[in-house]
Amino acid sequence: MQVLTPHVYWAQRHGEIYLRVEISDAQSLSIGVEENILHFKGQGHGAKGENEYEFSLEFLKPVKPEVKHKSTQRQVNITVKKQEHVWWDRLTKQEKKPLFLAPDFDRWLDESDAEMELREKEEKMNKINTESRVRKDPFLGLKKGFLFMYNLVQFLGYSWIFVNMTVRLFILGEDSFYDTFHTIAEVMNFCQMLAVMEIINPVVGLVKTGVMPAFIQVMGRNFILFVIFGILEDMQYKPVVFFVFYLWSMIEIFRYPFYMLACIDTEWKLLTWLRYTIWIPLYPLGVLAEAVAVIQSIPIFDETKLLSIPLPKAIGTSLSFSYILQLYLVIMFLGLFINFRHLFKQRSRRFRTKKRKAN
Ligand SMILES: CCCCCCCCCCCCC[C@@H](O)CC(=O)SCCNC(=O)CCNC(=O)[C@H](O)C(C)(C)COP(=O)(O)OP(=O)(O)OC[C@H]1O[C@@H](n2cnc3c(N)ncnc32)[C@H](O)[C@@H]1OP(=O)(O)O
Repeated sequence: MQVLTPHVYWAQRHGEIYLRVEISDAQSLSIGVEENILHFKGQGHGAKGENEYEFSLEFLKPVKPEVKHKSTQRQVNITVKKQEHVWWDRLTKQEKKPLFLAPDFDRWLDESDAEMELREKEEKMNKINTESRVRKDPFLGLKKGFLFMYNLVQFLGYSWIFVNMTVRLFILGEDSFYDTFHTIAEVMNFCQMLAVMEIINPVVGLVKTGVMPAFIQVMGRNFILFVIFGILEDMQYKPVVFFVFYLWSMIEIFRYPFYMLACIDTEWKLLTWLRYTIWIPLYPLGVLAEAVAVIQSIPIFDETKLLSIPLPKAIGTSLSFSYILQLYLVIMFLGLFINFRHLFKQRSRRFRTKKRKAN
């Protein structure tokens, strides 16, 4: 039996090559890619009647070795995946087009149309994913709405704190250090009491993150705010209050808008970068400022005996709270290590995911 060449029609997309081989009732098909060359062999009814047909094509650029093919009554459809999602100027390595090869005008798109088709496919996939997410969780809208409002309130609170402290710093200079607590504490107390929600959110599944980092963060801050500053009036006039409050607010004016955008599936690259980068200097500085506050409060707790722990008469009168504070200083730096590592992981995950999406 003569070995003949069939009519072959081709089209491309950014990621695939489509070939349509005009052989009807094809049998004994042998189709494969070796060293970037497609080899085709098969029996059937083609341009020269019932015969064995074969052809080879060396592709212009690297393709994946796996070949998908499907025979119908009238033809054999072959799909080959490109190694790189790029547009090719032609199909074959050789410049001169083989005589048996022609464009498949049923599937032919030029580069811009193919890009548009790709975008439409991606939008359709995103829509399906969003719909399936909503179908999976009918309360998703309510949860996102609640989180959005929570973040908005925190953003407004911390923005007020940051702007208020900045304006007072410019107007009063160092004098603003001494009455920061009495100017800011009400709003700070409100924001930090509300921040307890950030321990509950991961527990009830409102956000996908660890409970421990949030517990350390919120409880660590509230210990400083409500115990060290809140109970000791002598601490409320110290400049360390200014530095602690300012360092806390500097991250929150970026973190909460970042979360607000996340609630509406939106992202601003600069805000993401700020949210996952400025904590690097701010976190150690914040813990350092808090440690200074704890150390400054120790002699006051010794003197006032506030929160001292009464001891049985046999042992002595009472255990000064300053011993607890000395232990707390160690816990603070453990908490700093845990949360620093957690935030570093979050940062790497976020920027690694973005890099993967960009490729
Ligand atoms: C008396 C008891 C004492 C207990 C021990 C105390 C030890 C004390 C140790 C030190 C205390 C803390 C000191 C602290 O005050 C120092 C400072 O704050 S200094 C200023 C700088 N600070 C910071 O930068 C920290 C800011 N805070 C945080 O980043 C978070 O609180 C933290 C828990 C540390 C990390 O947040 P999270 O784990 O949530 O990571 P992500 O932000 O990446 O979020 C993960 C995903 O969840 C989504 N998410 C989270 N929250 C929300 C929200 N409110 N709304 C919507 N979405 C949210 C987020 O979008 C991420 O989603 P995805 O994974 O899809 O990207």
